[in-house]
Amino acid sequence: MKTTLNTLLKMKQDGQKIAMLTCYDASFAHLLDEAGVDIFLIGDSLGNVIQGHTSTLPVTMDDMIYHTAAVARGTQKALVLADLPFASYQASHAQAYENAAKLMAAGAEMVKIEGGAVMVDTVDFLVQRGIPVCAHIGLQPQSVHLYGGYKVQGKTETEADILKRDALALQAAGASMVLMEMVPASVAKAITESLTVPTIGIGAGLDVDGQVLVLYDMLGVYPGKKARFVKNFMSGSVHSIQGAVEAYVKAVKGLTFPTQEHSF
Ligand SMILES: Nc1nc(=O)c2c([nH]1)NC[C@@H]1CN(c3ccc(C(=O)N[C@@H](CCC(=O)O)C(=O)O)cc3)CN21
Ligand SMILES: CC(C)C(=O)C(=O)O
Ligand SMILES: [Mg+2]
Repeated sequence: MKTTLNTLLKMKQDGQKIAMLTCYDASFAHLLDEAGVDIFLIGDSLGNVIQGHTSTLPVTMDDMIYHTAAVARGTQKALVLADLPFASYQASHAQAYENAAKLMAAGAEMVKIEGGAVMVDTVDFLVQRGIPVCAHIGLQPQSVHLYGGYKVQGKTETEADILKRDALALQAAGASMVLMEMVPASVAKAITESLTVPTIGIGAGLDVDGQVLVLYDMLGVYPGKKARFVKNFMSGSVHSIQGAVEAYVKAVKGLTFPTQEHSF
């Protein structure tokens, strides 16, 4: 059966964890669907893992449309979520709408935008016009040059309070999901408990409603530096990609991933 927003909401209410992975093409979409992955993220991390850039900033709308269309063609069950890339939504509400609409026309069922309080009005604008939005808070890789590196966010009490307030405001504006990247597990837990919409974590501990990893990280094929939150599932007794993805889904659903060594 096709995964919808209602499926995800029910999973949160039932305490069933959501397994999400990035996906960039039709063949992997088919494989991940068979393995039971609930959400496919066409992430702008494709800038790193597909294109070989050192950040996500060079990724264009045309790149995102191309990969979103490919994934959508290979998907039967999972919900298809696509990142709006750098500089495709920050300039104005009209810019955000036009580019979100292009991803939806390519086959996305929800779009993801990076930003906290500053994106509340944009979320409202898109949702009012029928486009489901996932808000990405905590570490926002499109802002790497502002942070001066990929660092844990929300470590001080003041920063944690801002994160909590932002999450509530984004939900109030209509966000269907909140993704938290590299935030202390205790902060992600508090936010997850305060929201009715599902939360997805990457480097955000175990007490969120779902997990996401970059596909090429969890398969161990990405040659770059591995973040603390990455686990290679293509190891031990697993000798196939299908097996590794099934092990990931099982670990997320069974609460055996992430552990403390993957959390902050
Ligand atoms: N392959 C890949 N995996 C990702 O998770 C990912 C991308 N690419 N591209 C876009 C962003 C960039 N991300 C990153 C990149 C590096 C770190 C990293 O090096 N983290 C270190 C430093 C922690 C610190 O200084 O506090 C770590 O040990 O986790 C984290 C997230 C997450 N996203
Ligand atoms: C790491 C996830 C959350 C992402 O935004 C991406 O893959 O681009
Ligand atoms: Mg991204």
